[in-house]
Amino acid sequence: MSNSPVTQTHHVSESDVDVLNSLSNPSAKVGRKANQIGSRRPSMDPMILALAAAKPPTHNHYQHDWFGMDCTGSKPKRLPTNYQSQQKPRKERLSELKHERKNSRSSVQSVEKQQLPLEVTCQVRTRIPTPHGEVFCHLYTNNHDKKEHLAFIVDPDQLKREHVSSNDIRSRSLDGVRAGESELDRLTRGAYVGKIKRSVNQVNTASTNNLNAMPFALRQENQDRLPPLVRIHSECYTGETIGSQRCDCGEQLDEALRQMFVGTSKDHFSKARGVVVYMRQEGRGIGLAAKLRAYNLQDLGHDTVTANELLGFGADERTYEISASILRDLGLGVGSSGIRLMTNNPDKVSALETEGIPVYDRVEMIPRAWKCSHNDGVSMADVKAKHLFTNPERFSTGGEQTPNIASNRGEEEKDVFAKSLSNAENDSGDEYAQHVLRRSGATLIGAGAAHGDDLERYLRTKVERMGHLLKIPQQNKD
Ligand SMILES: Nc1nc2c(ncn2[C@@H]2O[C@H](COP(=O)(O)OP(=O)(O)OP(=O)(O)O)[C@@H](O)[C@H]2O)c(=O)[nH]1
Repeated sequence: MSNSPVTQTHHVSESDVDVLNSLSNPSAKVGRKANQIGSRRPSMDPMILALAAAKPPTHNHYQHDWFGMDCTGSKPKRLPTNYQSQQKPRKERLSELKHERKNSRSSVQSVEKQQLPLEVTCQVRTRIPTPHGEVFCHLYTNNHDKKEHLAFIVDPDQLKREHVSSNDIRSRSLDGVRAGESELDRLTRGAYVGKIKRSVNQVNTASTNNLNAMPFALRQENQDRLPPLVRIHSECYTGETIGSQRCDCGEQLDEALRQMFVGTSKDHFSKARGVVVYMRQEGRGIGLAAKLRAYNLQDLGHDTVTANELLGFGADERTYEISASILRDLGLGVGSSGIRLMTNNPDKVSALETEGIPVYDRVEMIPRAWKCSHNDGVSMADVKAKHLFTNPERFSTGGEQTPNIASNRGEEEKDVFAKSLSNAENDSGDEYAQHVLRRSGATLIGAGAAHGDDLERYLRTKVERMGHLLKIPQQNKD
């Protein structure tokens, strides 16, 4: 092409046209005039040639060595095409990405932490009847993430008392009196003792003149109860809305509440209390969209850990500072008798201990489907507890707060309990297990067991790759 300076490029010389024509239309005659440019339908587009000649970086990541010719001999020889990826191997890129994300997250977190010490505040509390009994739902805000985390408190004794006992699980930040608020404000945000009755006067809402953090008269009581059961539960939209059987989340939430009401030991009534801290950490902290992508990778044959890693995340991205602060706000931190943590996940235990929550004991969460396939089946204590649980009159604490799920269950199910009981002490509870816990497809609150191939794979991966402290039943091993 012409070597004319840029300012003169409007001038097209005949030789330019000849070169262009010979590239774009080899059959065109050489020697046309400058204004007789030939057909512009080339067998080889000069733009592509120009692109190729430009060498990398081109529009994709391969280096196209179009002009690899060996001209040393008499006849020029084309060199073997040399495709060389300019990209690092996928594994390296993902690990760099992961590293970058971690750094940026921890730097954001450390800046936040430096500026603002974590503070959680219970904004509102209300009573929610569930199939297992009445719980107090607490909504928390905090100054580290923009999420509303929840705490469900099972403490039936509180519902019938008009004073606060030192054993009660109550939120300090909720009970504290806020400047300028009225009695009605306190009532509507749930800062009352006992249970709201139709007549507002019957409810104790502390005096607004008293600005102490815990304005209610506190009665010291015997501390001879076991520490409360606590479950740190992570949000799982799919498990908790439609009963997804890719995971055991719906079932675990239900089982945690069930055990908190029923207790696990024989004299369970006085021990029925606990807290489910419901953390908005969908997908083990990677969010819903990424979890759904991970499910597609799982359908391609990857397990739950590898699927997360292929997306550039760790197997588990959760942290537990906020959960620990919520527990402290509920009086379960240092100085308390501690908690009995319901989990199979050793990371949860150590994370809470690092945060200063005394973990008195770990209570394992055996998947219901596995419970049924254990040789020892469901214990008789469980069957009895469930039976008592469905028979309100057997509750020594009286009627009002008694869970009454009998009305939600069919007659058939009640017969199963009756039969299980009539088979007396040597009954392993198999019937209960078969009829109630193995009811397929039901994972929502008050329902039965979840089982299926996807769930089985998920559970096994948690044990085999995430170090969960569970025993895979013999018959479920390959
Ligand atoms: N990334 C990812 N998250 C999942 C998957 N299946 C379930 N989850 C999420 O895992 C979280 C539930 O974990 P947890 O119930 O706290 O269970 P855990 O930490 O595994 O241990 P446990 O306390 O023993 O139950 C929820 O946020 C679910 O959305 C999955 O396949 N991939």
